[in-house]
Amino acid sequence: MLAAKARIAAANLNCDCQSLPSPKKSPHPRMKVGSSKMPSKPKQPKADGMHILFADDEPQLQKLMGTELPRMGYRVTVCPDGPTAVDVLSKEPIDCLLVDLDMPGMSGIEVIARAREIRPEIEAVIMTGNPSQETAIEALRHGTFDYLMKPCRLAEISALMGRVSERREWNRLVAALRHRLQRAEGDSDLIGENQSMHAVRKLIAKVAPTESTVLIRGETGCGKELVARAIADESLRSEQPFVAINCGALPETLIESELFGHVKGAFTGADSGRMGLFEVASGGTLFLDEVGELPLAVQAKLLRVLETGDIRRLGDNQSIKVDVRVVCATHRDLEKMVTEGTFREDLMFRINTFELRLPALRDRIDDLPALAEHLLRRHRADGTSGQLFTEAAMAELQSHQWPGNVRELANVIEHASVLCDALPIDVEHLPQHFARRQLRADLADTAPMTMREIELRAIERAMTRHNGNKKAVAEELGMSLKTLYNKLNAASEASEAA
Ligand SMILES: Nc1ncnc2c1ncn2[C@@H]1O[C@H](COP(=O)(O)OP(=O)(O)OP(=O)(O)O)[C@@H](O)[C@H]1O
Repeated sequence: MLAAKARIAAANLNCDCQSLPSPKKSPHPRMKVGSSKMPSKPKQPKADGMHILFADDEPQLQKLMGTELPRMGYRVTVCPDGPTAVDVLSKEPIDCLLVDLDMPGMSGIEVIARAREIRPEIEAVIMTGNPSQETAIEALRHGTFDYLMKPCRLAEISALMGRVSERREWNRLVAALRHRLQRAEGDSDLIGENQSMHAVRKLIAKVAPTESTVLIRGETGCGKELVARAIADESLRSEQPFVAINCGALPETLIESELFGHVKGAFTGADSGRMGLFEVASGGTLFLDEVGELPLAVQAKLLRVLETGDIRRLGDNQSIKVDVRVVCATHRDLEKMVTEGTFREDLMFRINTFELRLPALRDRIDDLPALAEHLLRRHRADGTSGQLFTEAAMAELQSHQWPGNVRELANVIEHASVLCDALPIDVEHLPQHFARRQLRADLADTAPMTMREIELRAIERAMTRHNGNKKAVAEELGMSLKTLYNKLNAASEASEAA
């Protein structure tokens, strides 16, 4: 494969240097060898301003490239040998190396190897007048972008540098998308010191390095996808794609093509062929969330893929081999579904080679403070130190039943974070049903209370929430500061008299 790529590159670039158009008279002085100083009036560099280090021991080529690369819109530093190039690399942020293979003192491949230690993301192109298959393979083994045979034309160098520039743009785009994805998904830390979470972590560590299919069970929002990601991250496939699909979110007609892909014309509207997620996840992990929602026909196909490792795109009669580890999740009672005939028994046995049960949040409520703080930090730059929640707010959160589990908590925290200008988060920042719940709890107190007692309790709560700030308390309770003082005085007189 590498050799083939080298051969293609060699065939494409075997042309005559003598046919180079003689460089037009430069409108600016030539660049100094070994210097990155731009000519006095250079052409405006491209938007991405790629900085190329050109290293070759031929003085004529140094002069030529020192002039022509800036004309193509790049910044250039020209070096006469490998050691100078390495020195420049350690001082300047070079984006691309264009190096001769055979230079005295240090070969181009050695320069590339050193460059990778300094800037792993650097792109490199090797040039040589003495091509051999071995050197081509060696160059590609060092991750060079391409291989140029001397003599070659400027147009070819220009096209090649254009491709390098394009690749850099793709790399930046991928990095930006990764960043956005990470922000959307949140970090993959699995928070929780409750015993049940320790047990979950232990099981993850055991099963992750195997190739077993895993079935994660648990209520909605309790972290099944997070656990699936942890399994992928700790597996031998961690560098390969992790692809997740919610099987319940797509109509029956689409789910099959989403999973297995389709060929052009497979159904009305299939104007072109498309890869399915099994192919997209090739080499990596495919997470089938809500696997219990799969229609029976797709369940049969999934079973076939799991048993043979072959998929067939919709409308195709050719099979494609895929190497994908499947992790499934469900909040449904699959055994019951089997007895009801809505889930295949053979598929259930196939996907639960290893089963992992996640506890509901209410069953590990001692983890709530750590989870709440972790989720708050997703939204707050200022949320890293000091008190993040008042005691009253935390008590409210811990007494809730959390039917939507950690996802529900995440939503409550986001709501509170938006309403709260300065930390800590208090009860007033929680969604209204928390405040209503508190009122209901007050009214449900066993001992009967007078209106005055209820009022006094509301004042006490507000005083705690606002750390004794009477102005804020009066504002919250909708009374004047004077009325608040009167009520507080009356209360203290009453308690003294008692
Ligand atoms: N143990 C945990 N530590 C940190 N964050 C968690 C934890 N569990 C869940 N979360 C967060 O809660 C949210 C919901 O988690 P996730 O999507 O993994 O749940 P799920 O069980 O797959 O949900 P569903 O049943 O709806 O598919 C995510 O934002 C996730 O990051």
